[in-house]
Amino acid sequence: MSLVRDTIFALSSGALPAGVAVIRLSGPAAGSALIDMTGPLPPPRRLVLRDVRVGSATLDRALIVWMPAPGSFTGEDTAELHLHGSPALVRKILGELGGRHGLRLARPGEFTQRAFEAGKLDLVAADGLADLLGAETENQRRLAQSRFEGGLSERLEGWRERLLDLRAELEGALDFSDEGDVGEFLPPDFAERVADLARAFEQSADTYGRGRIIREGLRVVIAGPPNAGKSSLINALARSDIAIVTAEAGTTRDVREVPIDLEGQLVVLVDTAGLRTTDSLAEAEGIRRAHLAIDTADVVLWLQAPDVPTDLVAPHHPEVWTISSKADLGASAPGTLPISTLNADGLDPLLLRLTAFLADFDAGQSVLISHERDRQALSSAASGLREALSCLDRPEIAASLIGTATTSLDRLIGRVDPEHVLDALFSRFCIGK
Ligand SMILES: Nc1nc2c(ncn2[C@@H]2O[C@H](COP(=O)(O)OP(=O)(O)OP(=O)(O)O)[C@@H](O)[C@H]2O)c(=O)[nH]1
Ligand SMILES: [K+]
Ligand SMILES: [Mg+2]
Repeated sequence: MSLVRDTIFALSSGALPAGVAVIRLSGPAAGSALIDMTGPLPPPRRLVLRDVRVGSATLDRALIVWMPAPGSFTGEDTAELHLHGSPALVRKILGELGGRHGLRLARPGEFTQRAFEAGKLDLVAADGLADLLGAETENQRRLAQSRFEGGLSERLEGWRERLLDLRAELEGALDFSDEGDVGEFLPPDFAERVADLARAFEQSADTYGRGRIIREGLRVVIAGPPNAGKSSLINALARSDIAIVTAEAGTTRDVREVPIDLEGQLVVLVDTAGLRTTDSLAEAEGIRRAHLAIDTADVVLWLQAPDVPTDLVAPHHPEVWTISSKADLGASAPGTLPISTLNADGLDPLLLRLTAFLADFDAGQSVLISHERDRQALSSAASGLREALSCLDRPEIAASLIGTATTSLDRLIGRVDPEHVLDALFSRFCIGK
């Protein structure tokens, strides 16, 4: 087995044809490959125009850039070819690179993985970068950018240092006392500082709900009896005919989702099957899925129509908005939002109410956590500290609990790593990043 690392390469820009296609190479053989194809290495980090040759054939005239280690994204020797964005040309050059000894096509996220391994970014920031690449709305972009730029990482590092201090103080006190009664050797505010930190972790873990809504979108599930006008409403809100509408009760069976951008915030509208008892197996399955959708909703729009009498009651859910649909057909119940998709009435007030609801989820408010992995790490660090507080009279145990809390943060940053976290994270990237 060779000890020399593979040099990886990939098309790092988007779909072809395009104006420009960027092929990126990273690893020890990046420089020699660049020399063979374009001549002597240009000065570092300067874009220069060169012929790109394979054997005796000149294939393109391209801008190239040479970024020697460690001053590159991956921390390795890196080269980029900014070619004309032709599918055939790119295929030819990728084929040529793949035929070279020590070079191979990069796996998804492998450039970022190398950057992580070189200490260029921690796991939290790498997650942020994946989020940034996938961001569709302004709020998602802001949340991802602050994560990528290290707001959360900085805070985690600060907490980690405070944990190390607390543990050192506890162990120092242990060395002084031979009876194990460390109380008098600890600073008077020791317990208070542990409690402060536990509270900070808990408060951050609590922001997960908001962070998740920004990252994954607010899930707005439209539910109600058959023929209440649910599919008509999703079509009207999404301004597209994504759901089938007919006068037949039980038209919708599948759960249908459509993302919309509401003032920079992602909202995922979900259409569901009308709720009723039925003999149809397919419809019953649709109804089962409708209940699951309601369970995972952030907001349930509960529709009632004047021409659909029903004894169904609104589902138990913290955020149910009752909507009187088909308001053109009759008077709506007090305290409900009247809408008519026939006249396009009431849609703007509904969107305004959603926008107001979402104002609480502004990404600029604070460093929010947005991944379940963050929430778990912070909650387990907090409970470790709470437990430590309850057993300060057994200082060895308390010290080891504080150590466990530190490990939770280390795992989140990626300082200690179960491989599966890495694999899951880097596979979120596309090839070429
Ligand atoms: N007058 C009037 N009719 C409406 C309105 N919205 C929907 N309808 C009609 O009501 C019927 C049922 O509409 P859908 O949107 O399919 O209702 P649904 O709740 O999705 O029905 P299922 O999928 O079967 O549960 C259709 O004939 C629609 O044209 C409205 O605002 N006014
Ligand atoms: K219907
Ligand atoms: Mg429907």
